[in-house]
Amino acid sequence: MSYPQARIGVIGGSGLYQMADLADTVEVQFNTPFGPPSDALVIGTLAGERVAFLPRHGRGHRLLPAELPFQANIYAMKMLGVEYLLSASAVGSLREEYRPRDIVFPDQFFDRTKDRPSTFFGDGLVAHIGFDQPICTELAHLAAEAARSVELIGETRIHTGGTYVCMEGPAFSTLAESRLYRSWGMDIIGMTNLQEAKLAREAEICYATMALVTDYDCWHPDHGAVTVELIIDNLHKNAENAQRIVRAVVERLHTAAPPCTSHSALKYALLTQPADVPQATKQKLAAILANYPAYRPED
Ligand SMILES: CSC[C@H]1O[C@H](OP(=O)(O)O)[C@H](O)[C@@H]1O
Ligand SMILES: Nc1ncnc2[nH]cnc12
Repeated sequence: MSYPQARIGVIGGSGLYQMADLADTVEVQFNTPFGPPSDALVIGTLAGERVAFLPRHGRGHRLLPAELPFQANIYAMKMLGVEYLLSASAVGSLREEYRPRDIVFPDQFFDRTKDRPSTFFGDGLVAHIGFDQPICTELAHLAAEAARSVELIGETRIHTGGTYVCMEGPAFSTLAESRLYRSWGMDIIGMTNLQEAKLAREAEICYATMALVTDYDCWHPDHGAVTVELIIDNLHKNAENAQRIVRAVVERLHTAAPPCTSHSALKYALLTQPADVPQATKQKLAAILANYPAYRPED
């Protein structure tokens, strides 16, 4: 079966369930070897590029962070030929100077999730990708430059760098946890991006996060506890900025997509000898292993 192709993917988080700017759209309902993605993917044209959009929690926000089908979401992007993937996500700020409605392009993650699926491998094929730089530097840089180049509404400031703590949720942090993350030097907090980044790396997709600050979590003495109402209110105020930035990112990728080492992340990562890998595993991972002829399933 053949699918429409898109070189750029966007995963929208809380409050970002569609991309109004996409033209000539088609919807594809996938069933990947890892099950169905969060929702149908919408593929359309933006700034001359085909772009695939997926609402992470599904339209209507139906899925908890721990219920997200991370593997299926990334596998579907791979099936569409996506090479560059931008996540737009709501985050809490753990730093005074990252104010609600600012936008951060983080460069590190810290994992506080519990036992979520975060690899495509196993079932007879062992692989270990490098993940010391979990966010693709070139894409994050391009996206931050794009964000700085557009006219933004309000007093939104753009920040580069920082560590995104990925917590389990769905409850927000306790005050003790929030204070501890700050004492560890963490910068922003969310519940979704770490598994996506890991799986994107395994799928050799270049990945970066545009983190939309919606609140000060619960540590800030001058701000109350975080609520969904506050988050969605700030996200709605920033949704137009997010769309403008996505367009500018796509324009830049259309003109000059940066080379990225993620595109060859499996080159030295596959450990199991091809002859020892079960045929069923090769079949299951066919979209991810297409560049490695020895691991292709036999006809
Ligand atoms: C709606 S508040 C908490 C929720 O928002 C963030 O989601 P996303 O990363 O998809 O924008 C956070 O990670 C939580 O899932
Ligand atoms: N304070 C917070 N903690 C976790 N996830 C969030 N998403 C938005 N704000 C958040």
